[in-house]
Amino acid sequence: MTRQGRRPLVAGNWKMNGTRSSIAVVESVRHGLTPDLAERIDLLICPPSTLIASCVAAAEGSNIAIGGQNLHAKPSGAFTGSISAEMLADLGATYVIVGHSERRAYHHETDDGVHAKALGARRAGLCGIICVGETKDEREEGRTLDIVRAQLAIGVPKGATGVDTVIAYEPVWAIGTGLTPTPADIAEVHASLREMLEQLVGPEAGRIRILYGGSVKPSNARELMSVENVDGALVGGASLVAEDFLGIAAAYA
Ligand SMILES: O=C(CO)COP(=O)(O)O
Repeated sequence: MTRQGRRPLVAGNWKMNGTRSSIAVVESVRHGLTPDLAERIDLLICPPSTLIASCVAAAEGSNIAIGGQNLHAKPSGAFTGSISAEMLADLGATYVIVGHSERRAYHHETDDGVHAKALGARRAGLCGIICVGETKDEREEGRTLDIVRAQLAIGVPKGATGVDTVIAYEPVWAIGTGLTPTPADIAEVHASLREMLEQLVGPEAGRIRILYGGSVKPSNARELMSVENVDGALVGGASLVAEDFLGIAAAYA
């Protein structure tokens, strides 16, 4: 199911969940991953930053990558409580989520801020997962495509490549609610995002993966992952349970 050479990516976002005992989830995913699946897809787990180093150790030698959930755009400085891309990379992280809707909503992140963070990720050699998505009101007003295209146009840095950039379409109203858009709705948004990416970065757009996120579960993963232009999943709640996360990855088995 590799699409035009794009390797599927199944990514877990643990959000503000997990203590040291949660390392067992990484170990279980590692042990449960069949060699066949490991060969065909990329797996990523983004734990809270307190657990990045131990998750990196638990995943060492496997094809499970570890990423951050957020970063400060600057490499260092007087920014109490913040973490830079360089710090994440120093711990062994290789990805970082940028502009998740929870950060946009609760930490007032703007599209310009997302752009600056995506540049920060690239500077440190991390792959930035740039999140876009409409709210329930925006969807009901028929503004979905305008919203996500604007978020993409501002957020994605010039010269973005398939190596340093992943896009995640996460409708805000689908996150943690058990609701998902129809496959046709997802296909429409992903096609529009890919077309926008082509305008922004030219032919390289074909190498940039676009994930779907929002209430992805083992029970709906196969249907969602088979939608045109969906190159994987960004999973919240279900990524906290190894069996469920593996069940989602199994959509590619
Ligand atoms: O926000 C998400 C991943 O970043 C999606 O969360 P859920 O899978 O819990 O809906």
